[in-house]
Amino acid sequence: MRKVMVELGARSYPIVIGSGIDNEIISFVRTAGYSAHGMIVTDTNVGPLCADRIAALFTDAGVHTEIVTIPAGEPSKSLAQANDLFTSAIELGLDRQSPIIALGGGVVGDLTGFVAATYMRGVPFLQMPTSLLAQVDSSVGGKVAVNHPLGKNLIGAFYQPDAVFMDLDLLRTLPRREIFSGLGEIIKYGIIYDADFFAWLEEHCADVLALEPTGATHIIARSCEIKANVVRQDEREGGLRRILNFGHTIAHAVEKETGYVRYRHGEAVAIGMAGAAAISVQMGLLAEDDRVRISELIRAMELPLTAGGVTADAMYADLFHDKKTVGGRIHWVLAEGIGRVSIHDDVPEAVIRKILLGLSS
Ligand SMILES: O=C(O)C(=O)C[C@@H](O)[C@H](O)[C@H](O)COP(=O)(O)O
Ligand SMILES: [Zn+2]
Repeated sequence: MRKVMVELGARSYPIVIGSGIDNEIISFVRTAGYSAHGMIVTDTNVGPLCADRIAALFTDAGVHTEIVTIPAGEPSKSLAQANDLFTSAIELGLDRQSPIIALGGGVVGDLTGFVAATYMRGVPFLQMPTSLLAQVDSSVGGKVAVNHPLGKNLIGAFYQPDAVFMDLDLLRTLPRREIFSGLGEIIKYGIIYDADFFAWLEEHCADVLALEPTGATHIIARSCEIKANVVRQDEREGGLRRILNFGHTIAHAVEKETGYVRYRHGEAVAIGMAGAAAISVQMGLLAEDDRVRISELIRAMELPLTAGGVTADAMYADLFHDKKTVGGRIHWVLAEGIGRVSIHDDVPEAVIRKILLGLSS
């Protein structure tokens, strides 16, 4: 078992990573001071696999939880779905000390966190991520949100969980695509922060794809350490935290243009990173050899490099709804090498359009 702390003063919290972590969960809940009633939010893929077992752990710890199951998939990350969960919370009589638990992938975590942040102006929130993407990224750092028809994650808050529990046994039970789209975010950590980690991924690609246990624990723990380190320094994305958005300016446009269903988030991030790397070369920041290394690793991890079903023009218009666009200027996170990025608001329109054209197929 590995434990990584997200250090945020009084709001610091543990990320517990491992197989067989039931006792950790029970002892945390027992001493957390929660009310006797809570709510587990899960989806139609994950719920049948493990929700009853997790609910039994909470019962052992003295908290009776109702399981609320939402349809699996990105369309559930909506205000309408959040409203249904508010109704469930009210009908269940949840109070200000009632924990709301997200059991699932990134969609369940972001949506449930948004509900926990706003129901009664904020109630205790626990993350139990079951997909690789949620484990290495969305369950850590407190970004919670729902989508708006005009853009991804546009309605949300910063709201940290009390703890994050990652049961690695659950990973193996999920469909392959659900598990592996998270590799896009893992490659991102290598590019933005840790050249050694990137090189390790290049060398151990086969082990990673086989979900070999030691390798899986390493990539999850290292990704969480990097994210925790960034979030500790800049919780609300005033500056440094923007580096975690590498590849996302284009990724969010790809997701929107394909109705949030064609590509998993991590797949869209892979496409977005290929685009951001190409822009970085055009801007004279990144060596072509390093761009090739990035593309090769994305390809080796069986992730896409181009987007079907989108046009460059539509994507270009979407870029202006990105949260890093300020006063009409897009702030790009660009690579200066493997392990180093910086922010630029001076990328010419012609460069952007050329790269978007190359990405759309
Ligand atoms: O935690 C962050 O900060 C990130 O940017 C991580 C991203 O991988 C994640 O997809 C995040 O939800 C995107 O945030 P957004 O602010 O661009 O919606
Ligand atoms: Zn992401």
